[in-house]
Amino acid sequence: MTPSKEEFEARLRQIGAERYHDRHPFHGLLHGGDCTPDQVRAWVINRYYYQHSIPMKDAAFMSRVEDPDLRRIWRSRIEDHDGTDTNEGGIRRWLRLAEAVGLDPDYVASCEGVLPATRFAVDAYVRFVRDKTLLEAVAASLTELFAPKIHAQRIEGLLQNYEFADDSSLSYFRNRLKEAPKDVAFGLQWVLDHADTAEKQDAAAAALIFKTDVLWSQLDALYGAYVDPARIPPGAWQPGEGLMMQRAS
Ligand SMILES: O=C(O)c1cc(C(=O)O)c2c(n1)C(=O)C(=O)c1cc(C(=O)O)[nH]c1-2
Repeated sequence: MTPSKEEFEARLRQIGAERYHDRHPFHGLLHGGDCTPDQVRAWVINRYYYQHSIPMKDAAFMSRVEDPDLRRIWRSRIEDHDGTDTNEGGIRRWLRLAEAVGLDPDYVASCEGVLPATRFAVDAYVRFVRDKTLLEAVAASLTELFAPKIHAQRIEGLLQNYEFADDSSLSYFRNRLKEAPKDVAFGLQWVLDHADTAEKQDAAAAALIFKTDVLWSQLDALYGAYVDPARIPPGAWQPGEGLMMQRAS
């Protein structure tokens, strides 16, 4: 028998409770004010790679959707990140954060210095959405169910603990608090409606687990490279590179 929608939703939420990256020790350091300026910079550089790939992931998704109604709803995700005539968009906001922590935004936008494991994980997410069923692709986006909590914690923790934090540098996260709930309410309902067999529920749950792994492994890579054992892989960002002041000199 197929578990009810309520049971299935509880299963998805349990995956978040156990595996979402709010539990990762790097976030404990970041939000608690225990990251050095270079560790914050490393996070901003690597996380940019995720941000810049999200609209490509959503475009890959839309390229496979035949239903215009679904495409119309989905396209606001791309606009949220890429911007519109009246909205600067998440990517620009992220680069404002980059500047606030002393990085040259052009360096960050070049994606040079991104950790190899960040690339592998994020590229795997884009490929997953391109290649798997639409149900699995939408289910993978449902980590966003758990994101508003971590964004609120991050705004509070960064404001308390770091001088660079202010309304301008943190505007990315404030905007996501407004944008994410509509996406996730739609995505959740869509997955609950379309996962109408036990097999489809299993596939959707596996997709969500895959996505929590994508997020977790990015932070593992960051922790290993810049916190402990602080072993930076060849070609990845070295502290001192890509700073704002290097532009003027
Ligand atoms: O800061 C975070 O922890 C976090 C997590 C996630 C997520 O759960 O995938 C997203 C975001 N932020 C985010 O800002 C964002 O735009 C976003 C889009 C997506 C997605 O899978 O389509 N996830 C996330």
